[in-house]
Amino acid sequence: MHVLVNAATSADGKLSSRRREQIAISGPADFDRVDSLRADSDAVMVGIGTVLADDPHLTVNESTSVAREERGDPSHPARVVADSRARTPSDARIVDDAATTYLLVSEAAPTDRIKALRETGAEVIVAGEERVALPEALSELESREIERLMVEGGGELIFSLFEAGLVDKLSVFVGPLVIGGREAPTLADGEGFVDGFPDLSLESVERIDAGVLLRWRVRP
Ligand SMILES: NC(=O)C1=CN([C@@H]2O[C@H](COP(=O)(O)OP(=O)(O)OC[C@H]3O[C@@H](n4cnc5c(N)ncnc54)[C@H](OP(=O)(O)O)[C@@H]3O)[C@@H](O)[C@H]2O)C=CC1
Ligand SMILES: Nc1nc(O)c(N)c(N[C@@H]2O[C@H](COP(=O)(O)O)[C@@H](O)[C@H]2O)n1
Repeated sequence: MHVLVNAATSADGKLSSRRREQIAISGPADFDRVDSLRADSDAVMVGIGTVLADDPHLTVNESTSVAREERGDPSHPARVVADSRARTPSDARIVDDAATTYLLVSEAAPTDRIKALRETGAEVIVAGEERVALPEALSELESREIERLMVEGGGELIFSLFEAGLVDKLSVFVGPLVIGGREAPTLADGEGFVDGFPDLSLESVERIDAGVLLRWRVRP
């Protein structure tokens, strides 16, 4: 599986404010680029923190969806949520019928929540005891023919993917604003590294909208 992490940060590296409300950091051209990345992916993944904060849909635009259908792909990529305790609300946009949704949960997820989420039509995949075991969960996705996985965030999930050595590429749009706040989410949160920092190789730098797009490859 190929894993691409794509996110937008403020100039000071924040994904959002301390209120964890969605902030449009990208401009129109960058959002178009994100649409293309989604279109070229088999699935788009977020953590439950992002679902609860943003209620994202993670679909592609109408014209992009038509292009996917013309090449024989589903209208939209599948959606994936890392959600150890099955906290995804049953009325969340991510479990509507626009696209296939995989909910990655752990063995600690309450059975009534799993049942409720299965009733939305989502497929629940159990991996890990307390928290979603990402290597195992991604292998399960791969067995469902998900080869190109795009991860949009948030910072907790992105950190864990780096920690598990599962990220191949990282693209970050850095927008023209400062958000600040020690409690505001950053690109990679979690416990943080103290050594063994993931080693990146810069592939390109491009001006987009009023910001800059950095594309990195993760060295094995
Ligand atoms: N600017 C941008 O590009 C983006 C911004 N955002 C912003 O980011 C914020 C949300 O980020 P954040 O709070 O970090 O939440 P995340 O979306 O990263 O979700 C984190 C949660 O995922 C669950 N999870 C399950 N398994 C794992 C695992 N193995 N490793 C890590 N997490 C796991 C955990 O909850 P549990 O234990 O219950 O499973 C964890 O708390 C919002 O403010 C949102 O607006 C989000 C995406 C993109
Ligand atoms: N690339 C990017 N730029 C920003 O400025 C953003 N705020 C985000 N947020 C991500 O997009 C999700 C919303 O997707 P839908 O429009 O609902 O499909 C949001 O949840 C973040 O993951 N991304």
